[in-house]
Amino acid sequence: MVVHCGRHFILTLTITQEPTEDKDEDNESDDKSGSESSLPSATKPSCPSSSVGAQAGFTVLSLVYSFCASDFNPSLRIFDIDGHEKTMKKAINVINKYHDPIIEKRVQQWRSNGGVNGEPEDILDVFISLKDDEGKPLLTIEEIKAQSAELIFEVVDNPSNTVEWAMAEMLNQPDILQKAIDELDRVIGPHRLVKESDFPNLPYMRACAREALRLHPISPFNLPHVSSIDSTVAGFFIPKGSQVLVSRVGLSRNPKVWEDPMRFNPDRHLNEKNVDLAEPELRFISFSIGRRGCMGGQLGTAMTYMLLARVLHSFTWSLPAGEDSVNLSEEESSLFIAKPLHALAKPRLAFLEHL
Ligand code: HEM
Repeated sequence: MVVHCGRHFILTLTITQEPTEDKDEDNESDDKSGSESSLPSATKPSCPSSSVGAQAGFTVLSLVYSFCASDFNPSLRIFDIDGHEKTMKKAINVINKYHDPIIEKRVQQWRSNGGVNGEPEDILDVFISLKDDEGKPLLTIEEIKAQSAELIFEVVDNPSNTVEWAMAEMLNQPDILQKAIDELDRVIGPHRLVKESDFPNLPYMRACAREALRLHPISPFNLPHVSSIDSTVAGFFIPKGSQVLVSRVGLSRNPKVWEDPMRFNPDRHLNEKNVDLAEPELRFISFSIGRRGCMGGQLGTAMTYMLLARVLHSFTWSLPAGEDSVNLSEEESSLFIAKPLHALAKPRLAFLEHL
């Protein structure tokens, strides 16, 4: 069974000891993909179950983080030299095709009830029901659509990328893997699954997640920002209106800040006051800070911890036959792991065996 999470296959769960063959599933996905062939193949996740809409989302994400000449010289934009604008518009149209009817139907439901549709049950209800000071809808339907799409782009990849890298690094360092499993066994035991309330008691698991996020951020740079006033940072003058790109790897792999920075070493975080994914001192960028910082830090942290803790606690992990280590190379054009992680998982909690 192949479990997809984010952009890559993250786990090959082999319930028997034999590795499963995912070739057929890959083919199946190609068959199902239909119109996705219009998207650049380099941006397609190798995922059997991903929909055309999800693939368009990954296209958008890859372009957000990629180098684009007109970001640096806006007068070039009309030429669309790298073709990004065209590809982006195409991908956004695909996404809108899936999202718009859902959003429009929900707005219609709220409006047909005179603006009252009971208690908001999800984030879409919240967007629709927000009111300004005069009691009118705060967001237009176009703004709701944009907010909904942005939320999906922001959420989709960070936790899975972090956990995929954490697992890859830990499989290459069995002592670390074992230490995390020992902690989980000590705190949770064999008779139940990890719960959110366990996180405070799992500092080593949290340190593993934090270390993966430090060493393997999802993108080399933070999202572009524009300086709203003249400012001076570390002696460098940044005029108002400059586009500012902060290097995530420049911070997180800086040998002046991190000893032996390229080594995956969760222990380095155990002396922190609180081992967490958030990094308010910006020694690396996890959620960034300030007005444009991530609004989903707590949820993203919980998603990451839960995913990592449960895969570690619920399964015994090993490498596929014939492999003695995970290839930790990054993709040439991004920081994703170049060869999606495949590992074998054998259920280890007896009470789950009937599932
Ligand atoms: C481990 C998980 C996550 C990580 C590492 C992460 C990281 C980030 C980073 C680095 C930024 C850019 C901040 C900046 O531009 O300075 C960001 C922005 C954002 N994130 Fe997250 N994020 C995660 C999960 C989430 C979740 C779960 C949500 C929503 C529920 C979310 C919603 C957003 C939004 C809406 C923005 C844009 C904020 C803005 O531009 O004003 N993120 N995130």
